[in-house]
Amino acid sequence: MRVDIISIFPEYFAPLDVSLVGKARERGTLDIRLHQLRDWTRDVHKTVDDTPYGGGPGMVMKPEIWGEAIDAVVEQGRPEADPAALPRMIVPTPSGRPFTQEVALDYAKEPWLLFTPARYEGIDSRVMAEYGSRLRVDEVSIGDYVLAGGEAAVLVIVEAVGRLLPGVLGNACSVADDSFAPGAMANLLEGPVYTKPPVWRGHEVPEILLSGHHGKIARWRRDEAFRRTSDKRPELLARLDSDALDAHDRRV
Ligand SMILES: Nc1cc(-c2ccc3cc[nH]c3c2)n[nH]1
Repeated sequence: MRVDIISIFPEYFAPLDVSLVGKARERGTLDIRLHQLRDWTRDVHKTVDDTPYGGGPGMVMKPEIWGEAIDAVVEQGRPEADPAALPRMIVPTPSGRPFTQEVALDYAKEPWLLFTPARYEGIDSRVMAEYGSRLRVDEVSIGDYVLAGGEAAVLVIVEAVGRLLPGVLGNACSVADDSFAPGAMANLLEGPVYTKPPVWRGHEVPEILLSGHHGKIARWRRDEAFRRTSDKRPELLARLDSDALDAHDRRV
């Protein structure tokens, strides 16, 4: 997967050099390219923002700069094998559609993602209009709170998507067991996890996990996931299909 990120703070993405995403880059599973938006400015101050039409607080990011940057990055990034290829453009914003595990799975199928994290009060809306007619443009929110810019959201999205790519997670089962992953544990929060020692400061590991009885262990884990989901995120249980609910109810 090719990932292009255009930002006025490319140094914000240093964390993408470490851990799972960093290793995926070393292996070539992820090809992440960072671009400094100011490289497309033409004034001595490298200005990327201006006052908002209609007044109001803050500044808005200029459309011309973004337009030249996106055009250049799309042109540079086109694979020789497929000159018509275009990226899926992802714009983090508090007003976007929620970024969920389902959206992460959808993005993980894409060969090319282009992230355009904004700062200030956002990007002139004509940029989304311009590219919405040429690319698939997704405005996404990573949560109902307001950040100072889109870069942290890009880090979240790239990690959530990157870990889904083939070979990135050491144990392929981990993705299948994710909270919100399709399948038996779909839409359930992870249950508690334990490792050695069997007793730590008087806290014992649940006996069932030491039993070696895999069927009972799987059942215990699912029941714990149900209990935790019911306690912390009861609204998620409404998403469960009736089979899953019946299967749980039959046991309790
Ligand atoms: N989910 C979420 C996204 C954002 C966000 C995204 C871009 C910008 C640009 C300036 N402030 C921003 C905030 N906040 N919260």
